[in-house]
Amino acid sequence: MHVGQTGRGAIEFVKVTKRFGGAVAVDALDLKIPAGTYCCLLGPSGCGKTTSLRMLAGHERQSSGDILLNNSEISGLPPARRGTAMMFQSYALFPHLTCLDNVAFSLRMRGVLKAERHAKAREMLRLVELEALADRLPAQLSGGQQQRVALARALVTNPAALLLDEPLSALDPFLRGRVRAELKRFQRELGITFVHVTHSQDEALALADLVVLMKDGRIEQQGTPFEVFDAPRTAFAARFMGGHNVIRLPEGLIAVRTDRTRLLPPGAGAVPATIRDVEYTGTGYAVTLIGPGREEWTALVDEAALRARPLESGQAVGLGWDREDLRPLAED
Ligand SMILES: Nc1ncnc2c1ncn2[C@@H]1O[C@H](COP(=O)(O)OP(=O)(O)OP(=O)(O)O)[C@@H](O)[C@H]1O
Repeated sequence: MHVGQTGRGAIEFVKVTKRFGGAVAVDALDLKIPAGTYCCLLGPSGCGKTTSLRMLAGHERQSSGDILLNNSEISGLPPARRGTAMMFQSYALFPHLTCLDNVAFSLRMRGVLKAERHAKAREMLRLVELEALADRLPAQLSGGQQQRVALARALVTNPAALLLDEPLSALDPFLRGRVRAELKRFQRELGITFVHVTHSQDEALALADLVVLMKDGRIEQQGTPFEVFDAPRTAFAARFMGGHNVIRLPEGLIAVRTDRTRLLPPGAGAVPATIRDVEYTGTGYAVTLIGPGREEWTALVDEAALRARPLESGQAVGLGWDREDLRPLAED
């Protein structure tokens, strides 16, 4: 038993493997997600994050291993009896049903009486601040509103864990930011576990309490957003999380954050480079650099520094950093 959990929805994958024919999609996954955690499964296309989520939801059966929710093995249960609810990439609302009936749908399937399921659905619409639009059809809602109805529909069964598969990818950038903030707020208010699959590191950094970075069906690195971003363990993690330069030094491979990479006079610093471009970013400048082995690096430079020492493409520089900003990497 786990002790001292206050939120709901503790999840555990114990040596979970999924094979499709001869191919291994998820490879002996061991993962503990504490109750009440916002967890993002992050990684490139094909790394196994959706398959992991689908196994948790019960839409896919693992080849071996155990999946536990609140310390109970759930692998034998159908999706509707697991205590999980899934929200899909497309909102997939029923077009001919009102918002209220969309939200109440799964309760109808479970035989809940009309008065009770409508009362519960209204409560969920209140949570997502759409009570006033209860009688509208999905086509009469904006994309962001449809997304909130989909969320209310997933939450109406009172799940211990909400599973979200790329929930923001269909939204335009403005809405994406807004819905993202709402997801975080709902998760905090409900105190349940959210498991959110994304290939966007920004999304994971903004939302997660626990970032799980996957590669080839395995966990490459996990931790708080700060831990995973600030101290990548491998070149893959450094490159995927972004914001780092991966540099080979005689003593080994290292990462250093682009905002901690200093441009020094030629001959100074640890490695030589040539400036390729200087781009204005609004808050400063992004200087792209080419290393002696054609490596591409970036240094973020603020306006004052650029004014003090103008930089131009073609210019030779040295790259330096403070010792505490250097992150040694394990070889991939
Ligand atoms: N039903 C299936 N049959 C055969 N292979 C599958 C099936 N589903 C997934 N795979 C394979 O398993 C691997 C992991 O797929 P998965 O969908 O979990 O990756 P993902 O990280 O979610 O990728 P994406 O971001 O593209 O959705 C991939 O190589 C994929 O081709």
